[in-house]
Amino acid sequence: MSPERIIVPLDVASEAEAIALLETLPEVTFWKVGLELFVNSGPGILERLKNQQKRIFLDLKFHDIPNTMAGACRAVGRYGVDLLTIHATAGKEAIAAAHQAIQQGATSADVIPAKVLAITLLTSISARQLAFDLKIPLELPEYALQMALLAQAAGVDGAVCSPQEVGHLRQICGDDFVLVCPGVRPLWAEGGDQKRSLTPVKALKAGADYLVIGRPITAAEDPKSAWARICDELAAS
Ligand SMILES: O=C(O)c1cc(=O)[nH]c(=O)n1[C@@H]1O[C@H](COP(=O)(O)O)[C@@H](O)[C@H]1O
Repeated sequence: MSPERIIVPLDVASEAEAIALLETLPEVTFWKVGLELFVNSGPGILERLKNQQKRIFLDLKFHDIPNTMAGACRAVGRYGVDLLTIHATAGKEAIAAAHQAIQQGATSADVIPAKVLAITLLTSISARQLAFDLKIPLELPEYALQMALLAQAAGVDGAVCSPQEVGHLRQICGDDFVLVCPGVRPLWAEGGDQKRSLTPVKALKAGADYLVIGRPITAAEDPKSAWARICDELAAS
């Protein structure tokens, strides 16, 4: 299994720290820019990644009314990134508006449109929290599936789900729907705030196209050997 299917998040507070991570891990080809880095340092990091021929997952998790989603997505469309996240719970109209606006932004800047991925249910939410805090009466796997189907019906390219749901989503949503799994943990790594984890090998075997693996690599004492260890586990599977 190819290490190009692992996306590493630049979950740091400054561009300088992000650059240090890029220099530590030149083997990584797909990086995620999320809220922490983007809010702290703006879109400059995207140009730097593109100049290094890296692929970019811009994880801004938009969640708003259709008109606002469209405005923000038109701007993201111009960045020329590979993937963008929005929340499925924004609803069908907002999801469709986001998808359409990405195409418009990309066309105006003459770049390839980002694939839009809908968050089904954050991987930090447990079945208990879904029922008791969020008051959702569906079983968790069914809820994640319904959010993925809503996103698919609204026309987006894929979804973000936990590795525990990815097999079911793959079966129902088909092979062309891009499925990205965060909340992935090698057996030797700490779980942290992730509630619905599987190992990298199990997540890919279950049907994920891409895995997002952060702290097991970036917070390791030696990030380079943590990355190599994961790649070795994938190669041996
Ligand atoms: O969209 C995401 O990437 C995402 C969705 C989700 O449901 N859960 C989730 O953990 N993420 C992101 O995936 C990364 C996981 O990082 P680690 O828990 O350190 O591996 C973080 O950057 C999260 O923001």
